[in-house]
Amino acid sequence: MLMDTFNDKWRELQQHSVEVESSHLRDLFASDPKRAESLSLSACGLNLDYSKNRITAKTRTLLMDLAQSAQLAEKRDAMFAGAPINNTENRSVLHTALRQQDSKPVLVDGVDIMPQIKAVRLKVEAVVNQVRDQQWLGYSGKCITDVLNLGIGGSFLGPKIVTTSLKPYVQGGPKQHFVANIDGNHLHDVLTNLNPETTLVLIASKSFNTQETLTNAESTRQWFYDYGVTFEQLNRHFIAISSNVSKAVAFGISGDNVFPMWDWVGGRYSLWSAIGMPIAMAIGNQGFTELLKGAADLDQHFKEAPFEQNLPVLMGMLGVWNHNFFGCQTHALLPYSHYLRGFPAYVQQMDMESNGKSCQLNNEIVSSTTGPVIWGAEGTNGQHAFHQLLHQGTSVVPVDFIQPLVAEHNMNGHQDMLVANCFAQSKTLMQGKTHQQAYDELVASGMEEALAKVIAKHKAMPGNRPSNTLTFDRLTPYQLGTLIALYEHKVFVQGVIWNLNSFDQWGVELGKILGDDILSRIGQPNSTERSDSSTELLLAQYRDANKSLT
Ligand SMILES: O=P(O)(O)OC[C@H]1O[C@](O)(CO)[C@@H](O)[C@@H]1O
Repeated sequence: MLMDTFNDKWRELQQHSVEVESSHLRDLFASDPKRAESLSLSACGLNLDYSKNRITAKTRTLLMDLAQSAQLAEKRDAMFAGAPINNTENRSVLHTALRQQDSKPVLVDGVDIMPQIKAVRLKVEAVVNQVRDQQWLGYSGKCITDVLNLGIGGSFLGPKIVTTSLKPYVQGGPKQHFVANIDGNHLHDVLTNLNPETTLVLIASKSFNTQETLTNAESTRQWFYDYGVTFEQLNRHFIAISSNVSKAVAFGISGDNVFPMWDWVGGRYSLWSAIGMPIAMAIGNQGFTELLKGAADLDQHFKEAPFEQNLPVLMGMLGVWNHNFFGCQTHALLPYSHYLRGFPAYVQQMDMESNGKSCQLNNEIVSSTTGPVIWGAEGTNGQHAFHQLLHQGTSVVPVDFIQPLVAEHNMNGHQDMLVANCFAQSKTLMQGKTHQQAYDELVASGMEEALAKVIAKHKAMPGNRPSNTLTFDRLTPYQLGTLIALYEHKVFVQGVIWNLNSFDQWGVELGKILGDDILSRIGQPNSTERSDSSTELLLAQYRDANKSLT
């Protein structure tokens, strides 16, 4: 990082934000009829309209200068080249190699990882074909009708949201079920509707050490035993995807059924690996290949496009602009697509586990704020829930509207209305309504002037609220691949600006350790060990409630 230049650019942006603050978005649009043309771009089938951000052409230049001074290009190239940029774990970060379309060597510690990637992909394809072609038989000779996927976090969200998003492409394979939570209600409910003779279980856990996944796996194994299935027969019903192959084998899964992943793939970036097997089982190998191709094309775009025409760079830097220079603490993703309803939760993990950090790569505590809270839900449902706050609340929430343009159904009129709502929301956020406009409307409707003055205060909307609109023709496997890779690289860009290691997640560890401590105390009310008084109170309530239930 060129620290002095970076600080100079940061200060320039601070000064510039004061200038920008004085203009309202509706005036910027009124004064430049070509604003959307100059502040939008298309690549890999994605169209980004970022004109409804509080920016001018100068802002874009300054933001790109800031990115240059943070050595974004150098850091991006280092990631793609396999440098150990995950410095606290001394690991490379190479989810991009998993979708690379050619066999050009990618080296980790001097070893080309492409042959391993290819070998595992072929093995995945073979199993997927066997299951989909009904050649993989369960212990009693029946074919597989259901796949139970056990995993959590990155070993769950990717496969789950991709299969949900690509529902129109889900055909011919077994039904997919996903259970992540330790809450036994979920596993219980799912198992109740499954038949062990025809169920295949995929245990997805990079570490094979995660409480939720292992407990769900053990309970599922017991479910098979309860039906009289033997240990040897389980081989027809359990597959693991893990970098801890020996632990998966110790669990009772035959080595042949363990699909390796590698420490250079982060959990939240792992759907491109064998972790994506449920996706391939659901949409077929061809569809999974197209998903990878979409992501690979976006990788290429990220590597090659000049910053000002680079989707992830622009989205990342606009996020920095809104977050650090306008104090927007949260960022909403609003897909106007039922199939993309899980996408905000997916990006939430990817973004918040990557950039929700305070210690920088240089081991200093960061002086600016980092990772915004990512949240959101599908439109138009959100309009009848939280959009009130987006329009008139005291927090300004930048929004990414995501809109597939072509419907996957033929329900008359629905798509026009969906799209109209999406475009209207970004327009409303941008232009708002002045007190005068509200007042005039009320008086025109016959309201008495004094009352109109008061009510107009409640009806006025500030506008000037930033949003991006991302559109694309259809939500195909290819396009979804581009969309996911776009957000992955956006997160990378922001991590570079905040000088973070976006690829570790130490913040989740303490909770796991304390969870184990508390678990061990549940059955020991007489232990002399004492926790804080709140934890003791809660434990006592838990023990009491369960005593009275038994
Ligand atoms: O795949 P694993 O090792 O079971 O981990 C599951 C998830 O848990 C986390 O480590 C954090 O809780 C995530 O990063 C990861 O995706």
